Amino acid sequence: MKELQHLNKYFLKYKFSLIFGILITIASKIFLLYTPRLIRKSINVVDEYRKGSITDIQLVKAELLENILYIIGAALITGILTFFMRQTIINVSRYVEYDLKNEVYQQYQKLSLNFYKKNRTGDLMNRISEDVTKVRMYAGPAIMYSINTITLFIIVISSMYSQAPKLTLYTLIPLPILSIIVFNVSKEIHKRSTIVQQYLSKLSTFTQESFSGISIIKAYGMEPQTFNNFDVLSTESKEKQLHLVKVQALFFPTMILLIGISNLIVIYIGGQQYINGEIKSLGTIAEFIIYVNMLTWPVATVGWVTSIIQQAEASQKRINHFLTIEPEIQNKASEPSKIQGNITFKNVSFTYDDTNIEALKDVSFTLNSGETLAIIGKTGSGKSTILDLIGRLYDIKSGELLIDNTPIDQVNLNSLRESIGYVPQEAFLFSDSINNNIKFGKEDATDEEAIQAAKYAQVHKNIIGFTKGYETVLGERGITLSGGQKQRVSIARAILKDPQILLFDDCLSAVDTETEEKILKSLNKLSKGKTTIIVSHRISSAKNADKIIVLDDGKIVQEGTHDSLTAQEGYYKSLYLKQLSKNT
Ligand SMILES: Nc1ncnc2c1ncn2[C@@H]1O[C@H](COP(=O)(O)OP(=O)(O)OP(=O)(O)O)[C@@H](O)[C@H]1O
Repeated sequence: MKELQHLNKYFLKYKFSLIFGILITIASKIFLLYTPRLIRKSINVVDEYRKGSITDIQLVKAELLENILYIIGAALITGILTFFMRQTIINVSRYVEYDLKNEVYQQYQKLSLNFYKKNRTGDLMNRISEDVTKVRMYAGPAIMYSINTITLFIIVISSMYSQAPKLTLYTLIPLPILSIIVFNVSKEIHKRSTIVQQYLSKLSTFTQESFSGISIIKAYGMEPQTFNNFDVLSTESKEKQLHLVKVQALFFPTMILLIGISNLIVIYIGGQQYINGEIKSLGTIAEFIIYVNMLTWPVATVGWVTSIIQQAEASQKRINHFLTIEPEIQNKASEPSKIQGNITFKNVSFTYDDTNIEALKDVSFTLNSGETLAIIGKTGSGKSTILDLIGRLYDIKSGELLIDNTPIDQVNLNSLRESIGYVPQEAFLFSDSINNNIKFGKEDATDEEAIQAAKYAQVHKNIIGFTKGYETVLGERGITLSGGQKQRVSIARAILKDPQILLFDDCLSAVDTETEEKILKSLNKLSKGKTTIIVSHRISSAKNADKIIVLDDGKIVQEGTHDSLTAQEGYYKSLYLKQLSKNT
């Protein structure tokens, strides 16, 4: 229960609903008890009439009618109270589920990229969905059924004991056995359903991947093999399901058997006691049979609830593990910073923790606000890493990275990220309209502003060519757009944000040189006064920059302007000549 203490703050938050729910539960159980009592009284009055102690049939009828009305009344009140019991306690569990999901999601957002590399997406999803659902079962049903059982036990057993103590003891004997059986069956059900869940998630991952890669599957004619793999997986999944159903099927017969045994005990022992005169009225036996049936479900829930609590504890432990992780990237400056856009790298070296690859080695350069820097270099030379460090997706351990002459970790993180417009190498578009995708970084922008940004990014004409124009909804990962169109929508998104620092990571690679030229022209105009970094493999994207650096294996090997770099031997000049000869 240690892990579940995390939920206490939520129980405290919803204490009034919870207390109200508990009071209602107790009240509903009190009303529930009226029925067996009234049934006892009814049977007794009929028995008295049969024995001749009461001779007036009208008196019997009146008593029976009165009892029936009371039974209906008690049932109605119990029904209404049960409705409110669920409305309060189960609602509280839904609120707790909502709060916990939000808490986990917020924590996810604070965690760094390293965290996402170390944990699989499926695992992250499970904690926010399945684990939270299991915890909800503790916050709602487990608490509700526990209160239910405790209340019912106290009321019913004291009522039974006051009437026939010996019969009460005999009647209760099978109930703990029932509880133990239910506990073990629930545990087994849980074990088997976890395996079923694992297979379901394997199946969904497999199908999701094959739908995403459908064009590759078709192009390589791999449909039969893919189907075979699917068939193997789904056959295994079916077998696990059948394995689960077998033990689930045991649950109710076991319960019915044990209720039957309890009923037999009541009839047998109760009958003997009635004959011996230990029990005064026949109605008591009927009343006990109702009690036994009333107690069966709550007793069964003791086993069930124990298993729910165990599962919730395990789930909360997994959730707590994530919640207690300290985000690697901490915002140390609480006051917002005004970002001018001066960027300085001083002897920065950077090694990725997981791969141990030293992506940057002693990199130094200065970029003043309003200047444009182009970074050229072979693949894997560390170009994207420079951009990631400027966005503070990772913290550096060696050297200094200054933004407006302040160490980057002393700059307010939100201000820094708000002042950056980043266009990644692989454009990521959400399954939403093109309009909303462009407005992603500036949700309050007008449609006209979005259109203007699309015009600058040279994608407006493509968009208005779609039947639904800007309202065209993009499929999963924007599959309805071509690579070049995706890149340009992504550029429009950064332009619309109108940030102080623009970072373009090889984002014109899928665009033809003519369109590239037009986009660069617009960017030239738009980036006046803004600090811009363009990472590229093409000289055409770099040539107009104020500064150009050439990276090789994490080191700056050349530095200068287009003119100075074409005037000296080196990677830049050879790339320039190669690309020049290709274009002519
Ligand atoms: N997230 C990461 N985790 C671990 N290693 C990484 C990560 N990103 C990049 N690397 C490694 O760091 C080195 C530099 O990568 P980077 O992406 O900065 O190069 P790049 O010059 O942008 O390459 P490209 O032109 O292919 O995009 C590479 O060897 C790469 O494998």
